[in-house]
Amino acid sequence: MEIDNPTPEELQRCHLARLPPYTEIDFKAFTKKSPAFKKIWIKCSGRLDFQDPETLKVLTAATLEIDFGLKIDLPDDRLCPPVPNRWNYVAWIQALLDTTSPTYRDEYDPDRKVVGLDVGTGASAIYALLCLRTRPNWTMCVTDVDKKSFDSAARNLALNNMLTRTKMLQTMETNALVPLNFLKVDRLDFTICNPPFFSDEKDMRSSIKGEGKSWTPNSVCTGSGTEMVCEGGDLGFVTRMVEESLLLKDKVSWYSSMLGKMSSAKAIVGLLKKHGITNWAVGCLEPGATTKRWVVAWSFGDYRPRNDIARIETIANEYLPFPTMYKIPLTADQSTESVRETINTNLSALDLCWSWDTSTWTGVGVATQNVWARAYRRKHEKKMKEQAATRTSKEDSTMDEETDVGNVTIAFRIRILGASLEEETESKVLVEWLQGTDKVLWESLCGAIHGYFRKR
Ligand SMILES: C[S@@+](CC[C@H](N)C(=O)[O-])C[C@H]1O[C@@H](n2cnc3c(N)ncnc32)[C@H](O)[C@@H]1O
Repeated sequence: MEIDNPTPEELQRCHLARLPPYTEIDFKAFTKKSPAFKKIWIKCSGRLDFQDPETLKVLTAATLEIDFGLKIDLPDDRLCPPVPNRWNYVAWIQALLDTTSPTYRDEYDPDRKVVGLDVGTGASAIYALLCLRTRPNWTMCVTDVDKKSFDSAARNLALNNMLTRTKMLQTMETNALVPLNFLKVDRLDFTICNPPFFSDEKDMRSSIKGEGKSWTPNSVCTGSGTEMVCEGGDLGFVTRMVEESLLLKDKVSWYSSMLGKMSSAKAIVGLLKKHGITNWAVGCLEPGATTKRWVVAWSFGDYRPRNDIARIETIANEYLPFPTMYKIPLTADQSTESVRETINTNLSALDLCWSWDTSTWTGVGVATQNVWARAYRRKHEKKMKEQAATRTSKEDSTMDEETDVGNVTIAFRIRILGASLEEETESKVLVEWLQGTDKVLWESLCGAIHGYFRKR
């Protein structure tokens, strides 16, 4: 069979779907790719004036064009979104979804259809543009209360041929923030939102001037009152979203929002915990030297996000969800081959669905209950022996060996790291929690797997 080489478009698509978050922007490289940016760069002798609205506009347009192939046209009196901050939020959401997929994949699945909602899309429709451009199988819903922003968002989506993949709704302050009925959608995979941060105009003006801070904000804010102010500020807005989510529950797989301050992120996590929500994720957006922002996402489902997505180190443990990763260090005398053998022998003997991928040194297990408990194992071994004794035909044997995993109580992945020569890491076993609600069961599983490697 002849395999076609990928076209430049296919390569570009593949590259965009896996773009990492920004750590910095190489402005010098931009001057070679954008004449408009080069003009500004020369004018300011290489010291960009982030307090100048025109500079911000040109920088945003150049970043979108160069890094994403997107066009943008913004009114002067509406927010000009800094791309690194917005992209890092989108990249975080993508990782959250990629690591909580029903297929237990830990990476982008180009065939997965995803529907998102951008609450308060703004004049740029920035989140919708970035999501749709980088993930061809995604579609978006977008809302806004402000007519001028809404019309401008429509223009920007049209400019990038994305209107057919977007459902737009101009909404009202009094309407729901996640208006599934008005949007005429049954469910969503995620919501994304940069809420108005301030509770009144005075608060907004003093924050923009940097009053009460030991530093001045690094960029000018071109946002209007409607964009930046709402009752209760970001905390009030996201509290409303949490309250709505208590009614909508798993009609949305992941609710999320950006928050301006760590204290607001902590307050939202406190609220989630108060309502008994145990599946959440906290991230920090800090692309380069820009203002730090926080992101919180929560779910009523039982797919567990990868540990590095759900937990950041810069916030106290009480605000973080339960760890979803457990590391088992290996000693020098434990070869990765023998470790693989130990894992496969022990897990294949249990009454669970276990599959091992030789090429990636990774296995996935799915169980309906605590099948590693001693009492369960004894019962299972006895049953297996009885079945083997009465087995009469080959068909019987095939049926007996299948494990029914209709009700998934826990799913997990085991990875042996340091097994291949390319990996410059010490050998260790990583156990990851993929699905389930019972953290005691998860801890018990980690203990059982660790036990396979303890010297007796
Ligand atoms: C801070 S701006 C964010 C704009 C854009 N998403 C961005 O990140 O640059 C907040 C947006 O939310 C909109 N908004 C305010 N209240 C809203 C509500 N109740 N429902 C939908 N959008 C709302 C504002 O009009 C504004 O466009």
